[in-house]
Amino acid sequence: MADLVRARFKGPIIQRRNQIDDSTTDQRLLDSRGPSDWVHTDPWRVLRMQAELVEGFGALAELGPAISVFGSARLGPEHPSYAVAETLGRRLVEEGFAVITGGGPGAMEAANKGASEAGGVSVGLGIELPWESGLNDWVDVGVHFRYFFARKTMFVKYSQGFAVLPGGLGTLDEMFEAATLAQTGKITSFPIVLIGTSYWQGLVDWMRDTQLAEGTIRQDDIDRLVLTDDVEEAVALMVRSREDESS
Ligand SMILES: CC(C)=CCNc1ncnc2c1ncn2[C@@H]1O[C@H](COP(=O)(O)O)[C@@H](O)[C@H]1O
Repeated sequence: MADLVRARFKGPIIQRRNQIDDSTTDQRLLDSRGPSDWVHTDPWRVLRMQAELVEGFGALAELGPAISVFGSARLGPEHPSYAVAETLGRRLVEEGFAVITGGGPGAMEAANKGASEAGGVSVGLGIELPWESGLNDWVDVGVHFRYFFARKTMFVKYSQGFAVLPGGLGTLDEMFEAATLAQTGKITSFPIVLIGTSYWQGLVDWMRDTQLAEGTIRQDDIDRLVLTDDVEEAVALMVRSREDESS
């Protein structure tokens, strides 16, 4: 029989002879203050991404029916769409929806204010940006994200429809993400309502006159976008979609 060979078990791994490493994983974790550049490596980032998804799912899993409201971070209370967003937030709550926004200023703040003042669930999914902006004061359930893609997953997963007020690149990004997910069948029964016809009509006209005319999209892709100036019409569409889903 061979001489007894010293062995060390490290989790599922066995080490022998000159492969034995005499420190334990715990020891290395607790003892060392070595270089810290590993926190900037991709494997570490993957864990942080996972953590964001886990935290987001944990915070929102029991939210109940919700609508995401998007719109400009830059249009404050002096702009007419602020009041529209506030009314929309309130009316959605009155119809039994939670309201989810990006948690920032402008239209997001207005929708959160309307929802919170109406006694509903006012959610803000904030994003870390190069400038500090934090969550607006009307967010009653807030989750702060490092990664846009993790945050965007939450908007889609935990709401039953998108209401889109006038906005810039961020708003377009969110609206077209939903439109693309609907086009590719990743989400179904998911109303996308553009509120503010004078603001949005030009975009929809361009989609029809250029994209549809050139054959890069289909008529269905345009028809999925509902344009209105009427908050009640937007809310009614969300309610109808929820009823269709539950029947
Ligand atoms: C004053 C300023 C620019 C603050 C930015 N602070 C923000 N905080 C949270 N979400 C944001 C912010 N800026 C953009 N977004 C995201 O992008 C959309 C608005 O971008 P935009 O203003 O349309 O392009 C929002 O629906 C939101 O989800």
